[in-house]
Amino acid sequence: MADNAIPLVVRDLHKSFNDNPVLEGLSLEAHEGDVISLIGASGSGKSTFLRCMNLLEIPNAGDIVVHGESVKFKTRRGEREPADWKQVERIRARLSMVFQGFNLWAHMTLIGNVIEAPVHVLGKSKKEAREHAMALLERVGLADRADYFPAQLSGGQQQRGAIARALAMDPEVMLFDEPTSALDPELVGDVLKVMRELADEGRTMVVVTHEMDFARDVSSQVIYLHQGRVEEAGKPEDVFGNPSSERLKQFLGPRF
Ligand SMILES: Nc1ncnc2c1ncn2[C@@H]1O[C@H](COP(=O)(O)OP(=O)(O)OP(=O)(O)O)[C@@H](O)[C@H]1O
Repeated sequence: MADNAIPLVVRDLHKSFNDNPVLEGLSLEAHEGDVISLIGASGSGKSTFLRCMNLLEIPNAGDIVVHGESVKFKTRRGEREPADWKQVERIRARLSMVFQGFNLWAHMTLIGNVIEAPVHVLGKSKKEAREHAMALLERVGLADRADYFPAQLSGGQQQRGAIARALAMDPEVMLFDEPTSALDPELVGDVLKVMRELADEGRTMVVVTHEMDFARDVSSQVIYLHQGRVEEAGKPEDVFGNPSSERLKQFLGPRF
């Protein structure tokens, strides 16, 4: 399939911090409607891999192609950097990210958070952005909280608000960086439910997660990372049901 028909292609990414290699040649292809879960032990490079995809970290080598548009890089004083920051802004809008720590702007109401980028990045009118935002807040179960500030919301509500904010950009791929790991256990379910619904609707998603049930039940592909490399990857029924790597078996434990 040609790259321009695929929402996200990542090829042979490498990333080091202070000469310490963290990603050593990682690739993935997220096709329309795919849910790709990245799993692995703490420090295996999952978040760094995800952050490289939308250029919150700049990979030292490798390609990122969003529906056929390749991210352009240049080298300055021996360091690789994006050649075009306007392109980076565009790519970030097409691959919107939901973070572990919610990251809503504290000085804005929930609906203010949701309309901010559609108005200022996509150039939508406030009226249109508000209508879309209200529909999205309804969808994540927060229509009655639109005028609350983040501090007045629970962690789970903030995270669902952050998902609405990411959806407001109508992204081609949604990137989730451990979206439930900062939540109290009783709040995790509501956030996972919203994510399952997005997957059922055919949203293309890449998810860094420690929620193994979610990875097993919702993913089209699971990638298990170990020390910045793919140790095992495949369909969830194979990765969970019949893992070949001893390390992965140990990681999954007796429950799988
Ligand atoms: N900005 C940074 N500067 C230096 N080292 C970093 C930086 N970000 C990540 N690292 C290192 O890169 C390695 C991979 O980190 P990363 O956060 O990608 O792992 P992870 O698999 O997402 O872990 P966790 O499940 O604990 O979030 C770790 O050893 C980490 O210390």
